[in-house]
Amino acid sequence: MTVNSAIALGSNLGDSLAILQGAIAALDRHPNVSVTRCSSIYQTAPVGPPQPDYFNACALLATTLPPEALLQLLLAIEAQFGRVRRERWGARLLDLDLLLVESQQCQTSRLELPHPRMWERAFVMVPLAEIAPDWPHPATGQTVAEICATLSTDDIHRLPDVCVCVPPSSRGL
Ligand SMILES: Nc1ncnc2c1ncn2[C@@H]1O[C@H](COP(=O)(O)OP(=O)(O)OP(=O)(O)O)[C@@H](O)[C@H]1O
Ligand SMILES: Nc1nc2c(c(=O)[nH]1)N=C(CO)CN2
Repeated sequence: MTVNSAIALGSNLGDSLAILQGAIAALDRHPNVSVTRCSSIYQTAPVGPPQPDYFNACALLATTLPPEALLQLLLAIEAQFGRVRRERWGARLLDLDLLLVESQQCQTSRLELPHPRMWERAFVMVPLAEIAPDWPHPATGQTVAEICATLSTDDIHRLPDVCVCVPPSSRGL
C-alpha cells in the first residue's frame, strides 16, 4: 500500500545546497520511494547552540515502505552524507526528520509520529506550509497552514532561485 509522508531536511555544514539536493535525489532513486513535492529552500537562524545558519526544506514522499523502514532509509542517507552525531541540536552536514505519515501517531523508542517538535519550529512549518498547507494535525485537526500562522517567521528567508527538486531528466521522463 502506498502512503504519503512528509520529511524535513536541514544542513548547516559543507556545501549545504548540494547536500540537500543530493539527499532528495538519493531518496527518489530508492525503488519504493517517489518524491512527489519539494519546497523552496530557506535560510534560517539556528535554534539551539551558536552555530552557522541552516538551509532547510521539506518534501512529500509516496512510499510503500513502512514508517520504521522509511526512518532507517533517512538515517542511512544521513550517514551516506557524512553525518556524525555529536551534541544535541548541534551543527550538521545533513539532518532528515520524518514529520508525518498520513494521520498515523506512534511513540516508540525509535520513532515518534508526528515528529514531536515539528509544530513549534518555523524552520519546518514554513517550508511544509508551502507544499502541504491543508495537512491536518493527526490529533487536533488544525492544518499546517493554521499552525504555521501562529509562529514567528522573522528568521526564515526563502531563497528565490534554488530548490531541492529532482530534475525530470534524472527520472527518465
Ligand atoms: N519522527 C522522527 N524523525 C526522525 N528521527 C526520529 C523520529 N522519531 C524518533 N526519532 C529518533 O531520533 C533519533 C535522533 O535524531 P536526531 O539526531 O536527528 O535528533 P536531532 O535532529 O538532534 O533533534 P530533533 O529530534 O529535535 O530534530 C533518531 O536516531 C531516531 O531514531
Ligand atoms: N534553523 C534551524 N535550527 C536547527 C535545526 C534546523 O534544521 N534549522 N536543526 C536542529 C537539529 O534538529 C537544531 N536547530
